[in-house]
Amino acid sequence: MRDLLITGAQLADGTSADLGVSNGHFVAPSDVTDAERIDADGLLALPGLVDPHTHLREPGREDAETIATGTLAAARGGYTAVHAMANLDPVTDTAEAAEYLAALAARTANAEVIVIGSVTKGLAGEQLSEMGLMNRSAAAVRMFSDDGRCVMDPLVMRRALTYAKTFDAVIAQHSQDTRLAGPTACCHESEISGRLGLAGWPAQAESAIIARDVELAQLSGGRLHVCHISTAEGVEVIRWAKARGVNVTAEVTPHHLYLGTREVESYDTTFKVNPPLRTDEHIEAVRAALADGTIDMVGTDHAPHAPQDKDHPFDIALPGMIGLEQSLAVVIEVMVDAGRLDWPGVVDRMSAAPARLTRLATQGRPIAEGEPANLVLVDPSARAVVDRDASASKSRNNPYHGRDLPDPVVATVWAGKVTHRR
Ligand SMILES: NC(=O)N[C@@H](CC(=O)O)C(=O)O
Ligand SMILES: [Zn+2]
Ligand SMILES: [Zn+2]
Repeated sequence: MRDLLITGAQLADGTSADLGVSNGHFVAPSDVTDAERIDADGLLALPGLVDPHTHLREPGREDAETIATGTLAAARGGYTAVHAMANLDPVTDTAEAAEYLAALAARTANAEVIVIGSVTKGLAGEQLSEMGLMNRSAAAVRMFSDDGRCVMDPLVMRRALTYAKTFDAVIAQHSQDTRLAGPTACCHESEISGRLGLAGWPAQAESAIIARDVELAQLSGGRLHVCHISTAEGVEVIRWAKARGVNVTAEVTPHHLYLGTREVESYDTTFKVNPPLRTDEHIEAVRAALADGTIDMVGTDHAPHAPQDKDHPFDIALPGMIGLEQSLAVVIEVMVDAGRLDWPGVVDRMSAAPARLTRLATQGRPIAEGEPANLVLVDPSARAVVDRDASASKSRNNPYHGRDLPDPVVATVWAGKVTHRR
């Protein structure tokens, strides 16, 4: 691995610096030898982004995504670490499965892969998975989630929070009360769902579960993370819980920050996702909450799907959309350019906060000599029209296709190695 010399970059705090990289760490520029040069004049250098919520589909659905392609999409999006969700085939519910995934990632990944274990065996919602063994395994699992499914049974959720607490792990919940909507619910319950003849999820299907879970977090003293929060009601519950000192964090996806229920009018199943895209009042609520820190971080919920799982009537197509490559673009568009978040704020919401979630030692760190060399070089003013066929992902369910958006990621460096450069 060659040394790097990155010249003229501006850091998030506004200061300028030349950065040397050697042996995976930042060093003084004078300490590099035979370095590959990157001219970063006019560019921002931010710590590598960390995604708390990625679906990599390997093992099980390598036709939709692999660890190699998903983490290449991550690198193109400025990410140096992703947390790999457990709804794989086989489900990551044993120490062996967690170690297998970690070993596979060590061979093929273009970013650090942090293994998430499931909360329950087979995501069935009944018996706890081998949480303790997964934690003690070589994969050192510190986050558990049945994401894709909500842990509906409150006693199971209470036990998971209580047990995880003993080894400082966090339970990440897909907050969606399936009993508050019919089995065919597939979009936000609203005037539009009525007009389109689609069964809807009310906002309260989300906020009711969040309310229950923050009470269980309080009761157990465990750590709760709320995945992909999408409603004004959900945000209000988080605000209330934090004011009471409950140990809770929340994430919002780029698509819930940017896209709305109106996209569904085309019946294009690219826009089918859980939780569903919402109306303007909800979009405004999640933007405001990300700005004021009520929502702690951005999580992409990158959910690749093959055409044969999307080319169906809206109510039976699989939910999910990809997001790793355009996540920073969306945050720049709706938060930074709108004056709602400054660059230190972006670093916190997209790197430091998600790294704290699972206590990562080498990610979400400042750009400084001696620190691990994880960074993204950003051109904040570049723009481009998104082309889904230019994606590193194996899947094409890109909801930003054809839109004019920021195109910020010039280069990504993970552990001293250039994983993307345009
Ligand atoms: N978000 C989605 O609509 N789908 C996700 C699962 C999930 O995050 O709930 C998937 O795995 O496809
Ligand atoms: Zn989910
Ligand atoms: Zn997900």
